[in-house]
Amino acid sequence: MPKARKRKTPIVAPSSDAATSSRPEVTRSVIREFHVLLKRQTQLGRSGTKDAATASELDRIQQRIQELGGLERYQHMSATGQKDDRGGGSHKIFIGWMKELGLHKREDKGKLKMLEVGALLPDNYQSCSSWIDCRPIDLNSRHPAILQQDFFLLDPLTNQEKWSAISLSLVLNFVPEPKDRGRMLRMAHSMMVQDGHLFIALPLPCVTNSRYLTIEHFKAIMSIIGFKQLKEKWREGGKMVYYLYQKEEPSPAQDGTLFSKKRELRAGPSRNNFAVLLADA
Ligand SMILES: C[S@@+](CC[C@H](N)C(=O)[O-])C[C@H]1O[C@@H](n2cnc3c(N)ncnc32)[C@H](O)[C@@H]1O
Repeated sequence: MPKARKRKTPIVAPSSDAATSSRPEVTRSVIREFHVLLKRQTQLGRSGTKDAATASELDRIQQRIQELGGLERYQHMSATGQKDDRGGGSHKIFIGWMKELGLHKREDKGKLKMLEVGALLPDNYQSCSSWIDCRPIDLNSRHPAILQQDFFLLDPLTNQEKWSAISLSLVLNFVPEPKDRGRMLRMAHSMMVQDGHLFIALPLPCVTNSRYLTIEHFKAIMSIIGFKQLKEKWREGGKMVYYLYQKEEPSPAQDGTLFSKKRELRAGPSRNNFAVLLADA
C-alpha cells in the first residue's frame, strides 16, 4: 500500500474573502498559497506519475487555483496589491539606477533593448520610450501589448546577446523549482549583451530568512553565473530586496556542489525554503 501523503495545510482557509479582499495581508497570503499550489503542480507534472492519487491531487490543486480566482486573479493581486515597498513599482527603481549609470544618455548606441519578464502592465517603461525599447512578456498576457511568452521557451539562438537590459521583478520567486531559477538566471546571462544590466526584485525573506539562501550566497551564485553586483536596496523590516547586476565573465565555482544541492545555511523553525540551484557543470 502506498503511504498516504500528508496534505499541506492551506496557507489561507478556502473562503471567498481570500479571493476577493484587497487587504494587504490577505493579498500576501493568497500569493503565497498560489506559489505553494503552482510548485506542487509542477512537481506532480514532472514526476510523470499517472496514478489515481496523483490525478486527484492535481484536480484538487486546479480546483483550489480556480477558487482563488485563477492565474489572472493572482496577477491582478500582484498588479494592484503590490505597491511601493511591496514591489509593483519596482520599475521605478530600475529606471533610477539606469539613469545613475547614464544609460539614458547613450546617443551613439541607440535605444536600450530591454526584456521585461513577468510584465503585468504594458507601459511600465513608457516614460522612458525615448531611450528604452521595452519588450514586455508574460506567461499569461493581460494586455495585447504584452507578448504571451514563457521565458524558458525563448529561442536561445535568436536571443543570444540580444538584450541590453533584462528585468526579473518578482519572477524568480514565481518559478517553482530551484534548479529552474538557476537556469533562468543562466539564460538571462546568455541573452544579454556584454556589460548588459539585469534587474532582480525579490521578497526580502527569500534572502534574509531562507534555510538555503543568504545575501552572500546569492551574490556568490550570481558571480558564478557571470553577474557582478552593482547595486542592492533593502531595509531591515522591509518587504522587498532589489538588485542590479552587470554581465561579466562567469567566475569558476570552487566547489560546484555548494551551489547545485540544497545545504542548510540557516537553522531554525521559522525559515522558508526558497533556494536557487545551479545544475551540475
Ligand atoms: C508576481 S508577478 C510580478 C509582476 C511584476 N513584474 C512586478 O514586479 O510586480 C510574476 C509574473 O511573472 C510571470 N512569469 C513567471 N514565470 C514566467 C516565465 N517563465 N515566463 C514569463 N513570465 C513569467 C507570471 O506570469 C507573473 O505574471
